[in-house]
Amino acid sequence: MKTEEAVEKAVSLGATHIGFIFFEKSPRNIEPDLAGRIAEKARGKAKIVAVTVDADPDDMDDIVYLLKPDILQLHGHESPEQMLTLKALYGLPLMKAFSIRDPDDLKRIDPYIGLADRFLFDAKPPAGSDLPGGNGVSFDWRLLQNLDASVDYMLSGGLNKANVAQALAETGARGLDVSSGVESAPGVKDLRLMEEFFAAVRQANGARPLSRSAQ
Ligand SMILES: O=C(O)c1ccccc1NCC(=O)[C@H](O)[C@H](O)COP(=O)(O)O
Repeated sequence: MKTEEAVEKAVSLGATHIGFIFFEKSPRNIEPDLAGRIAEKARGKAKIVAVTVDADPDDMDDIVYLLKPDILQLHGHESPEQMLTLKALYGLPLMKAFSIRDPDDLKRIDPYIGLADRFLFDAKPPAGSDLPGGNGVSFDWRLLQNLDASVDYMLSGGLNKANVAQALAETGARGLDVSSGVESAPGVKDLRLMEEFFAAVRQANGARPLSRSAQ
């Protein structure tokens, strides 16, 4: 999220998590002080998520100090040891992202079980992309069907109003994370697309309780 308007819309639609991207190459990159101000529109109503990629310790300090996130999303190659350090430093829940293409990719989560409070499964970036996330591409969701049911995760990667019902049917995911699918251009959230996405999720879920995020 980069604007108050988008945050307010997501909260009003029932988003449970609001993400802020701290990655310079991203069209969604936001300065921590601005993110902190915008996040006030969501504080106490949705979890505020700081999305970082192998962040430099000083940058992470600034982000935590200025944004005051509820959750740190780690979207790089953060090691289990680094996760322990982050946990000790900030005492925040950690969501560790993994990019998935093949069954073996899911084995990489093993050393993180018990360290990550939640996982986020995303697609691998397409060739030529500078972004580890936010590429608007999906992976084969059926790969998650063999995952141990105790693994708590959010599903992300290329979700949109047209495919979210299928994603839910194939995975039973308890959390969804959408970005490009609710944008009119990279980094520009579209309020109408947000409405349509949430409507599609509600329709697919029926009475099932929702847990979603938007970044
Ligand atoms: O969204 C970005 O620009 C981004 C950049 C660097 C690291 C992570 C990033 N996004 C993280 C997310 O959790 C996205 O919401 C997720 O990858 C889904 O994106 P999309 O496929 O565009 O829906």
